[in-house]
Amino acid sequence: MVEGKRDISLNRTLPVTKKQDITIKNVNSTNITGKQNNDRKKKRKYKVKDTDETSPAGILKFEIKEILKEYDLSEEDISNDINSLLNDSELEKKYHREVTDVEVIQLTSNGDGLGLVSNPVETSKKQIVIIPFAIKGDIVTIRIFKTHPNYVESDLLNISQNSNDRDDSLIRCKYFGKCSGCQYQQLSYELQLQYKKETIANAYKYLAPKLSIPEIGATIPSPKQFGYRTKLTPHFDIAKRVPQVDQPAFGFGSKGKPSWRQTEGGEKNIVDIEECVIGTEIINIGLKNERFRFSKNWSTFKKSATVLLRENTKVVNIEDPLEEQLDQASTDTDQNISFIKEKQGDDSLVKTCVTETRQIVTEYINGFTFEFCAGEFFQNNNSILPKVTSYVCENLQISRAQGQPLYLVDAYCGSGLFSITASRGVDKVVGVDVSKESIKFARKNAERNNVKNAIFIDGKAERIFNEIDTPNDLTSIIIDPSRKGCDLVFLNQLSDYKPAKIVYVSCNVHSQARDLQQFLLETTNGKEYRIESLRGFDFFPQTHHVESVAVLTRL
Ligand SMILES: C[S@@+](CC[C@H](N)C(=O)[O-])C[C@H]1O[C@@H](n2cnc3c(N)ncnc32)[C@H](O)[C@@H]1O
Repeated sequence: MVEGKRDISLNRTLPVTKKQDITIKNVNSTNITGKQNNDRKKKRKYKVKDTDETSPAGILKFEIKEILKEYDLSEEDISNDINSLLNDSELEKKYHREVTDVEVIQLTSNGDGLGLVSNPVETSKKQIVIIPFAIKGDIVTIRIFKTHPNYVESDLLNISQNSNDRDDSLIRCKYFGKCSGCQYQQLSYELQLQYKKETIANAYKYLAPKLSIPEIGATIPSPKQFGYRTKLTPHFDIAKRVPQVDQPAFGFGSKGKPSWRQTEGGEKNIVDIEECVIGTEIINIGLKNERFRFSKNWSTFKKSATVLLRENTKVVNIEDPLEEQLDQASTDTDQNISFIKEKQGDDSLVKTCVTETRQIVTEYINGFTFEFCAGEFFQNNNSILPKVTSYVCENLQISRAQGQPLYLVDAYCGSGLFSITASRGVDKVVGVDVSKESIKFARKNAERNNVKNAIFIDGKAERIFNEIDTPNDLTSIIIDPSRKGCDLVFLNQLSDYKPAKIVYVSCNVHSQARDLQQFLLETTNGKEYRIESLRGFDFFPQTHHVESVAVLTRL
């Protein structure tokens, strides 16, 4: 358990400007003469904060511009008098109100509905409103509870008319519509995949408008659409200044205070959750165990905390007693380690749920075995990994004379997922990652999978270009950075090195689009490449997230 640390993987925040954006001057401050300033209230002022254009808040700005264009509105037409609102509680009551018959006109790439309503004070003006869990075509009742300079946030209270795309009978989780983890359970899986394709198209429209891109391929589905997540991080809050009297909720962040599904729970910031439908079976057993433990010891916690639940798979010898072969893991009420058995080919597998961040866990993918620290990065949907790794391997190939070697560089290699799964089709692999711990595991993983043609370097991705000795015309590169994408130093050095092929895998298609426009149009050799293919892989069914894979060929 990590006290005070939030893993936001299932707690995606709204694309909103944070509380700190509002400067509230201290009304009780002491002046230079030492006198208390109780009598004069300082005016509160909205402070604009810089946002990364590839973050949800940054993307919302592009989406708002699109709506202005489509509905022929100006920035002024949708502006809210935010500074007056901050200093006038009567005005605030007018702004923060219920509105009926709101038509949802769009779905954002963050998975929320967007609507247009009249400004409550200046009635000739409009407001753009974010409505989580509503989809394009729904007619809804909402409660607006927060105002920003050019949009407002709301809770979904009721759906008076369903969109043709909505099918609430598909919803499997009783907390869907309150928990911030999933956004798309009310959509068929085909529509989810279609929306993710649109997210990729929009990302390139917004962040790479000067690029010509190929037609985006159909999103590759996940073999498992529920019960796929091998890692969950439920959390709980402990009151800060007053003693915590009741047992706190144990689960995932709530998304506002919607009431459209009329289910219990979600009144607080955290929705108390007994089962998560996107988690794997053993992860849900771990959740039950850890909730039980928490019900007994919650009063010993002084701070809010996050609990790690990570699936661990082990090949066991069925002839020997199972209990003796199990590593430390989540235990049931009788203190026995919980496990489930599985058969894979001739192998007998046992799955457990690990809760210690430093513990080593194992995954099996396409006949390869990977070890890594439970708290370190590893892809969270193992059902789709065979498809992704095969796709990457195929697309790394370059046309070359018979007998000529092929080399591979895996920038941002983590514990070696792509380096190792692609190693059989190439002569040499060089992986690089900034995490020393991940590189240690990448080396171990190469050894345990009998991969002898891979070496791993710890350092920033661009370091690879100092060390690399393979001819660029026979080298392909995989790039798989974290959400923020690559920096310009790396992109310039990549361009100077000029590899034969590039496969860019990304969990944030917006930073991928920005990086590819920079690489193709602003680096020395970028113009010698074209994007050959672009498509999504659905690593996270029921959520708005999409993994985007772009393949670049040198002309
Ligand atoms: C999305 S993960 C991908 C890991 C691996 N490809 C996989 O699929 O398991 C991104 C990786 O980039 C690494 N990373 C982040 N910034 C980096 C940098 N500047 N240079 C090299 N690696 C970096 C992180 O440590 C992490 O392992």
